[in-house]
Amino acid sequence: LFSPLKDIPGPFWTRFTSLWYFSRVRGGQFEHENIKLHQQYGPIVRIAPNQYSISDISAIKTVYGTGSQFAKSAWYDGWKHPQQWTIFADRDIKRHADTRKRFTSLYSMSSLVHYEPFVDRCADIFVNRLGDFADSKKIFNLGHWFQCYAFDVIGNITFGERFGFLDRGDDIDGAIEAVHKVMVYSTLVGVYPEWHPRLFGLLSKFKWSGAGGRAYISQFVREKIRNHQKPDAEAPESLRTQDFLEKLILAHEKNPEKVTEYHLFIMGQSNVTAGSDTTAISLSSIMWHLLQNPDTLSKLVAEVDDFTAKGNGNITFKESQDMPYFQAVMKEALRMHSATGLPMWRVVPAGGAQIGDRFFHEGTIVGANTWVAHYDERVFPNPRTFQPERWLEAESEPDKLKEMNQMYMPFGLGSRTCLGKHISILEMSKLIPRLLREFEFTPLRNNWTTQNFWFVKPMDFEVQVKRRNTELLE
Ligand code: HEM
Repeated sequence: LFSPLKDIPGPFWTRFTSLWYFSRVRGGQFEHENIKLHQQYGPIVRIAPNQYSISDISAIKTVYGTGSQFAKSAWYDGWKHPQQWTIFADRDIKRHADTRKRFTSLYSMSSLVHYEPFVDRCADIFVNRLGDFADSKKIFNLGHWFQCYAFDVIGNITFGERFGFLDRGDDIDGAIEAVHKVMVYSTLVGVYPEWHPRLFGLLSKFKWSGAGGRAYISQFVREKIRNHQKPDAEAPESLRTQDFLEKLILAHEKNPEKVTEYHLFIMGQSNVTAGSDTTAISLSSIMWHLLQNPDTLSKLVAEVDDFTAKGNGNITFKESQDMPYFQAVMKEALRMHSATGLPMWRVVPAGGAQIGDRFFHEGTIVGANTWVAHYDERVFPNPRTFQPERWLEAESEPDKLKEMNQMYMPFGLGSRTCLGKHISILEMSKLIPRLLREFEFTPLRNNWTTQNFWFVKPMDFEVQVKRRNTELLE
């Protein structure tokens, strides 16, 4: 009530309590509410006492830009075991930078060639499964199958073996459900982080709870590490590529103090929780927007067919970089529906900070929501229209493109930007052209239901699929 920031607007109850934010997040639609709040109240909105959602380019640059000293807020504590730390949730800027340095090369562009055969294998199985659905004319949830694909690719890249979701089509051992429960628990408990240690201790004993889901995933990752097999020396070259764990085990054997056993564990765990649903959601977003926009779909199919006609067969990652329309479609789909949908909360560092035209004292919590940035009409006119062309047209206007890129943040920003970005782009680039080349999809509805517990998950992306007549292309 006596804060120098008391004139910053926001819903009435946010002056007194975090309950308002808690109940809105619990509703599972906060990305839309957050956009509306900024439309109603302007570029800075109070969300809870001492907590503000921001939306301006300059404010975003101050908080997340290079060299920023804004650490992640206590909301992220809910994303880890109370006595442990992980790369995603680490609030210690120095330790985080140190951990990240050790692992960057595993996720780099140049490492992608090692992972491409793993992705190809999973794409083969995925295409076979869709072939079965085409033959049986079965209606199926494409979002669920993208989850199976993304989990299996991550299993393959990280541990050298698929989890087997694509083979079975169901949630083996409840791992997908466990990740979902972790999302709900962590998202909500993070609003009251001081409750986390007490609740976690109690709830982790129950498999049905989010804390139990985390305990389950930890156990799962530990087992994978314990049972990890070295790649078969007799196997064909393409299948002998080193997975993540293999690379880390070698680094650990070489220098056990630099790459500890705990590092092996957190990287395994981060890949499973941060890398599966996010990629599946983004794949759904691309297909959903294509199916809702037949003209765009036809244009992209023409580009894919053109590549196929040139005799390129399955498009390689490198080739996909030369498909400008496909690149623009991916970019626009991730703008329209980003995988994460809550503000990425940070703490104002010692001494306070000037953000936009306001001074925020040390300890204030501020954050930008990707969805708010991506639906800012000053930067993205007609933000609700799926328009890949906006990215291509902006190429002739460098200032405009620069501004769009500054507001584009599906993979986060700055020092905490997504480590797995290249891997996920690899997964999407390999699968989407293949699907469009081989199948025609009919969606069952033109509105889908989503649920936002940090990840904005589509719940009912049901489709029917038909094999395309590709004879003319051969
Ligand atoms: C399209 C797919 C993906 C999207 C949209 C996405 C999005 C994000 C975002 C927004 C963040 C930053 C969150 C924040 O600041 O709070 C992040 C961080 C992270 N992501 Fe991703 N991600 C994707 C795929 C992946 C994959 C495939 C992996 C692993 C193989 C991965 C691993 C990570 C890790 C480890 C972090 C934490 C980085 C750090 O704090 O230094 N992500 N991701």
